[in-house]
Amino acid sequence: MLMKILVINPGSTSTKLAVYEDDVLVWRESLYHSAEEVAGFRHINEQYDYRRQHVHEALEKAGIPLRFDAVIARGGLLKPIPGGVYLVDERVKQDLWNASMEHASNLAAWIADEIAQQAGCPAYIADPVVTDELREEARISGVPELPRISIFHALNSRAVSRRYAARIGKKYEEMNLIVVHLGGGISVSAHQYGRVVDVNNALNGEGPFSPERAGTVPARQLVDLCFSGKYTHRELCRMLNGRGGLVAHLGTTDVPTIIRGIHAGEIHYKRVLDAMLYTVAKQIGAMHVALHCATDAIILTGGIAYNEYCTDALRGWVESLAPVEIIPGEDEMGALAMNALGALNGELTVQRYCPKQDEEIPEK
Ligand SMILES: Nc1ncnc2c1ncn2[C@@H]1O[C@H](COP(=O)(O)OP(=O)(O)OP(=O)(O)O)[C@@H](O)[C@H]1O
Ligand SMILES: CCCC(=O)O
Repeated sequence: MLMKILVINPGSTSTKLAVYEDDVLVWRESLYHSAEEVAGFRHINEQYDYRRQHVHEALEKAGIPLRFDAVIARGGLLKPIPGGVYLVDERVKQDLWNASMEHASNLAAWIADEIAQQAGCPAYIADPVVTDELREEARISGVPELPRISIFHALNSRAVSRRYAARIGKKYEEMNLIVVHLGGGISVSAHQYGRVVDVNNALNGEGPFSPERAGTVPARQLVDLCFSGKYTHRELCRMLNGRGGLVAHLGTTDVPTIIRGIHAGEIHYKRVLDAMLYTVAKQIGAMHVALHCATDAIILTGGIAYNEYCTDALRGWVESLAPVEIIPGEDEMGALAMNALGALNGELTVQRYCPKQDEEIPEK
């Protein structure tokens, strides 16, 4: 019998929905939430009822009854945990509700759980952005109070790795891969035999700069800026995430627009885009070392990987390290569905959320 799986993926401006029967996509819908519509909400949690109702309405309109074998949602900003499939339980929901960072994906498990309860099936999340499999050496920074944190495009990075491994007749768990997710944020992850042993924190001030994020910046100058009195805490955070990177230099996050500018002779556009790609290439070099310089392939993925100017530039910097493979775009919905299917047919272990941080801090 075919397994029916509902996939829910809320982003800042949309909620993506899909229904799969086994591995076949049978329905897909993106619900857009305009800036005006969400402007009245002061905190992402306030959008729960609004988003939930939109999901129910879309399913009803499409004539899809609430009968599923599983509901799977994008994992939000939980505490650090290893990758894989997790059952949505009260602990997951509470940590998402109380997450220190706001992100639309924090609502996903809540909506999934509500629908799963009505459907009488399990709700899962898989490979959340907080997936943390760092090797011990990678956790320690030069300031003891500032340990490194793993936040990256875990879902798509792992999915494209598995896809690439299958294509060449190997197992993901037998390979050393560097995955470069080139989206609004950029993460460069080192996958050593199936474990992501190092990666830049792609959400908060580490690694390459990206269309909307600052990446690593000169630390001392940042401290001076913080105390200059010119900016509020919120403004400085936005400088790192949201208003940093390409948009800070060029006023746009849109790479095709920048490429058109370069073709039209805009020297500054070229200087900034080339600089961004240079920071990506340097991060690839660092991850090559994290894999003991034994990288089997470097995979370029995400929206920017559609663009030849960018992929050619990266090839130019790093192709002597390992073969460069291009798998543009992302398929988070398909990756989530495959995780749910694997959980249902027993190929993947369903884990319970039990962050290491909680084990280390005994409850009073
Ligand atoms: N065909 C294309 N050619 C070049 N760049 C593109 C193309 N399509 C999208 N992009 C660029 O890709 C970036 C967005 O990528 P993507 O859609 O993978 O990211 P996102 O989902 O918005 O963010 P993230 O991946 O960080 O979660 C933008 O900078 C966009 O301009
Ligand atoms: C790095 C986490 C995913 C995102 O870019 O929002």
